[in-house]
Amino acid sequence: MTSLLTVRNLSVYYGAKAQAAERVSFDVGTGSVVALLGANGAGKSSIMKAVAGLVPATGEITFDGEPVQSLPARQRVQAGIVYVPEGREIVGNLTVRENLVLGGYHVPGVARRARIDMVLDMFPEIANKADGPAWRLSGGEQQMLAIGRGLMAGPRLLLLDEPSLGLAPLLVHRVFERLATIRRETHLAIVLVEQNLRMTMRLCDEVHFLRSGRIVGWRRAQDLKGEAARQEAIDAYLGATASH
Ligand SMILES: Nc1ncnc2c1ncn2[C@@H]1O[C@H](COP(=O)(O)OP(=O)(O)OP(=O)(O)O)[C@@H](O)[C@H]1O
Repeated sequence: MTSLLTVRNLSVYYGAKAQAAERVSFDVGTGSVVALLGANGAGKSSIMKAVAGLVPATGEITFDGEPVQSLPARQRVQAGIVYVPEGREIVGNLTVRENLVLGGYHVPGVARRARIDMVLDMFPEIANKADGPAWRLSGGEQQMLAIGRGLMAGPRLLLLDEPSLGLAPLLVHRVFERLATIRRETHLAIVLVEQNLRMTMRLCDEVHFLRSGRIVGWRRAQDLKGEAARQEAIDAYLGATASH
């Protein structure tokens, strides 16, 4: 499989001292789903934000064969790297449709309308609320809108930060079901940050385990199918207190 994203020796700093990620390297193949798994504060969001160009970082980031580490975030979006933040961050006072327009602001009108239709087809839960204010959506629907807004930019790589955060189990299930459909239908590559290992396993091809800003282990998802194998990996890489 060809590599769409190559990250080499990525370090993320907040100020001179706080190092949120240290010499992290990983690849994401075209159409593949790679999960970053780790406890709170392990550096998962920082790595995704650094790939999206949203926080200062050193190291090499290559996307589709081109170095992107010197590009500002806006140009990375145009290249096809789209970050969907943790906590959803939709604009409550705008309608669902207007939130989608925001995600595709740089897309010409006709293509943008076609994409809105595509997103609403993909997420029927929000389609019949498209012209109402986004604050009326449930948590799971807001998450769907956030993912839909990310899709509006026409990404080739979606950086998804904890899509299950704050959702009841049934909604987590629905959001992951939709992600599986998107994956099947669009061949989009995804980097997924999650603490919910069981759901992550249903979607991803491989998992990188993170601890204190470093990648400490890597497994193929197919080798983590059984509960015992998952537990063994968690104990080995994340310590017994990690969530699964
Ligand atoms: N804007 C910031 N300024 C300073 N330090 C930060 C900032 N954002 C994150 N950090 C620190 O960087 C480290 C990694 O944080 P990060 O949010 O990347 O971890 P995470 O694995 O995504 O955690 P969580 O699962 O809780 O979201 C933490 O020590 C955190 O306190």
